[in-house]
Formats: sequence, structure tokens, C-alpha cells
Amino acid sequence: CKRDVNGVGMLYDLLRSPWLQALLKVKVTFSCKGKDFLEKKISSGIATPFCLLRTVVELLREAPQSGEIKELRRLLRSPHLKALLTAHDTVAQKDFEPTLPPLPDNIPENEEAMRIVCLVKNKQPLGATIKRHEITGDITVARVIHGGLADRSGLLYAGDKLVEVNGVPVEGLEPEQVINILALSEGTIMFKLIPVSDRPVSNQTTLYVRAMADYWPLQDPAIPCADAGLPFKKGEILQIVDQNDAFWWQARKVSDLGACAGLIPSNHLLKRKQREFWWSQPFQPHFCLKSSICDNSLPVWLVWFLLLVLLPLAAGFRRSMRLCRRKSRANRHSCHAQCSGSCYSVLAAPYEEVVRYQRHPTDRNRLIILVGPAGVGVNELRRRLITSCPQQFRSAVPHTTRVQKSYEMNGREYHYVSKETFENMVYTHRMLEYGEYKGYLYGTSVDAVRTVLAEGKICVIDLEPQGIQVARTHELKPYIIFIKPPSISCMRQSRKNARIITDYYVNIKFKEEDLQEMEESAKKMEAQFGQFFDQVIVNDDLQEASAQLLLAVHRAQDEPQWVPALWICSDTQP
Ligand SMILES: Nc1ncnc2c1ncn2[C@@H]1O[C@H](COP(=O)(O)OP(=O)(O)OP(=O)(O)O)[C@@H](O)[C@H]1O
Repeated sequence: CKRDVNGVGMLYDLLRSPWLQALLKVKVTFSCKGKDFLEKKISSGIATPFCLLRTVVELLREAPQSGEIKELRRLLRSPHLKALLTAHDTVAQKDFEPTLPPLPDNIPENEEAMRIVCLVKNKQPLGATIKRHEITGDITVARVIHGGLADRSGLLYAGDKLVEVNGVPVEGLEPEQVINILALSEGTIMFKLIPVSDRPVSNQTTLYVRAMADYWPLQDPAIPCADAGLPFKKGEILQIVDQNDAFWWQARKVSDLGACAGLIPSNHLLKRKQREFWWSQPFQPHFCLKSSICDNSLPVWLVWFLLLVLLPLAAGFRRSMRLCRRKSRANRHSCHAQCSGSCYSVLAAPYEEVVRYQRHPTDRNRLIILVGPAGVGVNELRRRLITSCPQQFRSAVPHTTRVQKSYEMNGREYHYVSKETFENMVYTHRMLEYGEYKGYLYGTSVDAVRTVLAEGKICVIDLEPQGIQVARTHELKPYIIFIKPPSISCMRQSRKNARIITDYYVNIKFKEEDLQEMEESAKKMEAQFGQFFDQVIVNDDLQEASAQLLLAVHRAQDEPQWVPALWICSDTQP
């Protein structure tokens, strides 16, 4: 048939197609051999889809083994399909475990207003807290923890009034007694309750914050339920999922978003506690971390004593402050004047709102700040990073009031400025840090950092931790890396041949007390400023630490990071 006017050719092709023939063969085999068998099973009530699947697989085994039959057998025998059908059968047969008790007969007349909720308690906590209503004395559900058992059931809501728990009326009971009943119950717990009339509509958006302090619920007598608390450490990023309660929020750690939420004190509550703690302390002058190195003869604004003396060839590499610090400690100078406004104060915000930020390739690079105790190797790591790729990495050229030497060039080793100009830069907040050495002022300015960034390079500076707050601006978006010493026993090994630069011409070996001092200083820094560290690198093996630093610096520029929301939401805010 040349012209397939009536579709005869198409029908012919269809009937000759191998797949249709294979299907018909299955059908024939199935009708002859399997029909009786299946009918028997169906009539005996055990022809569940899973049984049918097994039977079909059996039949297919006996059928002629064409490609299609093999394929069908493979599909029917796959574990996913088997699991799906088993789950289907379990649900269809209502084969639930454990069996729930029958509803009580004596349901009151106003049954409309009453709800009976059965929850099966496993090893997880119930995920709800209760309280006594101040006016009515009723026991009500205070809160339902997000992701907990009660929340997942969708049957309990904050504000529901408890009438009975496991058949025991709760009227007149203290919340602790009700909790006791719940704690002693195993398996199914039955609540009889009056649902809250106007369920709060949750229209809150999820908020992310950086914890600026540690929190241990088990040590907090004020928490409504310590077991429901979420412990966290400063610097951890939390996802706030519920702020309905003015005092107790619900949160998860972003490192474990699959977990059930926990209670954390609200911003308001923490601030109140901080204020109470602050006022309960006897008056003490506020000492900075670096107070012991302050010189009384210096003006108040020079409480942060910093030495900046460059290595001859590499601009911006500060000399060790070790010798000077030791001398100052021996003299026990104290700075009892005011601390700089940038010191972390106990009254600072307990949480900092953060957002995920990915630097756009055309944006300026983020400033890299290295922080660490004296002698830990901050300069060594920074020097290695810069020399590994000077076209990409640069340090900021510091300012000084000392006289320029014959071999130096203005803007290369230092920017040489008058004392008045330097002081003016300090007063106008253009210095990230500054200090005095042998009567001259030294400092790293924001302008010097800007210059490097404007060249499209990555600016790497080291900073005393007190300077972190000043540098944390929308413009610089610093990524802060803490260089941490390893254990003293490790340092004894790795620092065997290392030298501390104590003075311009004197290099000495690390002594045991140097290592101890380094460890102590690192602990203090972490305790006071750990919340600002984006990354911690332990400098044990120098090669390894250098490689980690390089990786971290690239990650800071190219991968999304949590940064203060203020840096992103506003162009005018710090
Ligand atoms: N991981 C390490 N293993 C061995 N030696 C190291 C290591 N890290 C640094 N050093 C050496 O320790 C000495 C002190 O390092 P560096 O000068 O970089 O310290 P720093 O943190 O900048 O302290 P300071 O501010 O006091 O100068 C240097 O001789 C350096 O080469």
C-alpha cells in the first residue's frame, strides 16, 4: 500500500512491533498461569499490591526472557518500588504502631470546645512547655518548640488549656506536677484540652544572628525549661524561628538546621540581664586587655600601645612588641582612664543580625585582618602570603611621625607626617590602630587600606584585637582570621629553632614563659573577641598554616559568608 490513506500500514506496523507482541505474550502467560492463582489470593484478601508484585515477578521469571521482560523484572524487583508498595500496604491496612487507645465514652456535652490529642512519646522530649495562667490559674501550653514532637503532630498550640493528662485532671495542680505526670508516662500520652480561641498567626520572617556571648541553659535558673534550651558559643550563627515570646525566642544553629529548635534568651532579656549584672558589680576601673602596656605619661587616647617599626624591605611589617610589653608589665602600669569606645562592652548587643554575603567579582576585595598573640607567627604568615603573590596581596603602608631615613621613600616604608597631622587623623577616626614607640607615633590608617583595595589587590593587615570593631565597617567588610598557638608541647617542638624579634637588633630563642604567655594571651583574646573571628588557624606546622591562610583568604573573597546585616542593608551605616 503506497499511500496509507486509511492507516492500514500504521496498523500493520503496530501489530508487528516487538514491544506489542511482548506485551501480548505477558498477557497470555498471565491469563493462563496466573489468573487462578491471583484470583485465589484476591479472594483470600491477601492480594496486596506488594503480593501482586511478587507474583508478577514470579510469572515473569517463567516467561520467555526478552529484553522488555528483563527490564520489567528489574524494575519490579528494585528496592525503591518494593519499599513504596510496602509503605502503601502498611498505610492501607492501617497497620500503625502502637495501637492508640479508644476515645473515652464520657465526652462532655460541650465536646465542640474540647479536643483529645494522643501523642506517642518516643525518646524525644515532647517539645512543648506549660505554664499557669496568672489570672485564671489554668494550666496552658506556653509554647510549642519548632520541629519538636508536639509541633510535628500539628495538634498542640500555645494557649491551649489542659484539662486532663492521661486521664488525670490537672485542675489545681502545679505545672511541675503536670510535668511529673508527663515524665512518668511512657508510650501514648492522651491530652484532653480546650483549644485556644484565637491561634496566633505566625507571620515572622526567619532571622539569622551571630551570638556575641556564650549561653549555657543548664546554668540559667531563669529559663522556663532547661532541657528545651539551646546552648551556644559566641560567634555561632543562629537561625531565629520564633520571637512570639518577648523573653524566650526559639532558634536553631545553622550548622544543624535539621535539629529541633531550642529556647534562647531574647535580645531584650539578655540586655536586661547584662544591665543587672553590670550594676551588681562593685565599681572598678575598666581595664583594657592591653592596659598593662599603657604608659601613664601618654595622653588618654593612646591607651593602646602599639609599636610599628618596619623590617627594612617589607613595608608594613611591624616589629615585635614583646620586649616593650615585658618592661611595661614589670613596671605594672595600668590604664585607669577610659577605654576606647571600640572595646567590647558587656552592654553591647548580645546578638548581631547577619546575612549571607557573596562578594561580586567586580566589588572591591574584602580586607583581611590577622589577629593573634605576640610571637604566634602573625607576621611570618602574612609575609609568606604576600611574598607568595605580591601582585595579588599587599599590606597597608603605615603612618609615622618619626623622621624619614636617607634610604627610605615617603609612601613606601611609611607615610611621614607631623605629630599634628597624626593626632588629627586619630581624632577624626582615620586610624585603625596607633601607638607610640620611642617618642614617635605609628599607626595604620583607613586611607592606607583603601589605597590597596582601590588598586584591586587584597589588603592583608595584622591588628591588635581592640582595633577589630573600628575596622568592621560596611566599606572594608573585613574577614578576621585568628592565628592560634598550638599546645605548649607542640610549640616546644615547632619553635625549637624559631627566634623572637625582641628589639631591632636582638633575636632570642623562645623560652618556656614565652610559650605560656602566648597560650594565656590567646585564651584571653578568644574569650574577649572570639565572636568576631571568621576563621581560626592553628599555627603549628608553618607550611600547613600558610596553606590554610591562602585558602581562607580566597574563600573570604569568593565564597558566601555571614556578615553583619548592616553592611549589606545600608550604604550609610557603619
Ligand atoms: N609555625 C611555626 N613554626 C616555627 N616557627 C614559627 C612558626 N610560626 C612563626 N614562627 C617563628 O616565630 C617567630 C615569631 O614569629 P612572628 O614574628 O611572625 O610573630 P608575631 O606573631 O608577628 O609576633 P610579634 O608581634 O611579637 O612580632 C619568627 O621567628 C617566626 O619565623
